[in-house]
Amino acid sequence: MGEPAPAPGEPYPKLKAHDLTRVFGRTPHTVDALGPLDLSVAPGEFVCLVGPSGCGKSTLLRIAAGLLRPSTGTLEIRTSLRPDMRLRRVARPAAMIFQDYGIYDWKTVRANVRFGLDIQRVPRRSANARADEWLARMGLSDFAHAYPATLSGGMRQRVAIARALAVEPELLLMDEPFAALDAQLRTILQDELLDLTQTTRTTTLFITHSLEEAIVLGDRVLVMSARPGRIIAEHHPPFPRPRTGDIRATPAFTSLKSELWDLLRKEAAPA
Ligand SMILES: Nc1ncnc2c1ncn2[C@@H]1O[C@H](COP(=O)(O)OP(=O)(O)OP(=O)(O)O)[C@@H](O)[C@H]1O
Repeated sequence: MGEPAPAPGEPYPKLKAHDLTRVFGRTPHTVDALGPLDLSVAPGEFVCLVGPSGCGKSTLLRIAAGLLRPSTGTLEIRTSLRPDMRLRRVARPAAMIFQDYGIYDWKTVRANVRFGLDIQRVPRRSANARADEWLARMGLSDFAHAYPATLSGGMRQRVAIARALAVEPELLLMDEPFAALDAQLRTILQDELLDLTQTTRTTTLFITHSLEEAIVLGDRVLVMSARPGRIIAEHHPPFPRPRTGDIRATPAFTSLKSELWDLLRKEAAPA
């Protein structure tokens, strides 16, 4: 039996998790890390996940990226392979960006951005052109031939974003990508990502500890419980798109932030 069709006018979700759980270790030393959790992300939606430390956020993202298997339940990503992509057997529905950049120090900036395209066997000339386009977009053109060690943290993270988006992923998975940056740079990159994802409409699942970041970026903010993480609340920041970082100064922003903080504080408190 196939999955039930969505209600009329509703798109099929890009990502769908059902009754998902993950347990680590072996009896009697097991850790219930996640779930049971249900989650549905619509095409083009930007969903932020916040939750206390250790509640299973990274575990969920790693399952979505195919890096980890669930213990029970399912997580499906609906791909829309284009005929030309199918020819090249593109099997890259999700691209992931980590806090520590995850870029290769021994490759030039341009080769890093081209990396996913090389794996997809995109011909060198068009891969270079696409990489250069992304480098220009991220303000990194002058550094195409530099090595990552010579870049600042913010520039390295821009390289990671360019590399992930250059493959036009079906789903972008971001695990606290700005956590290692100072507050000012973090705000700048949040605004850049806001701008980018509003243009590309890339479906994104974004983990953060920063409520401000979640409200600025998210169509939806999901709050997770303490471990094993389940979704205990869902908020739709009331800011129409396209939005800009100016929403940070509005009373609605402050009030949603304090509402979310109240929820999180209860979950983070020791039992
Ligand atoms: N490979 C593993 N083996 C054993 N336990 C693990 C493993 N990976 C994660 N865990 C445990 O699972 C739980 C959830 O971890 P996870 O990293 O998903 O949490 P998180 O919400 O991302 O945490 P943080 O916000 O601190 O980054 C934690 O208790 C962690 O210790």
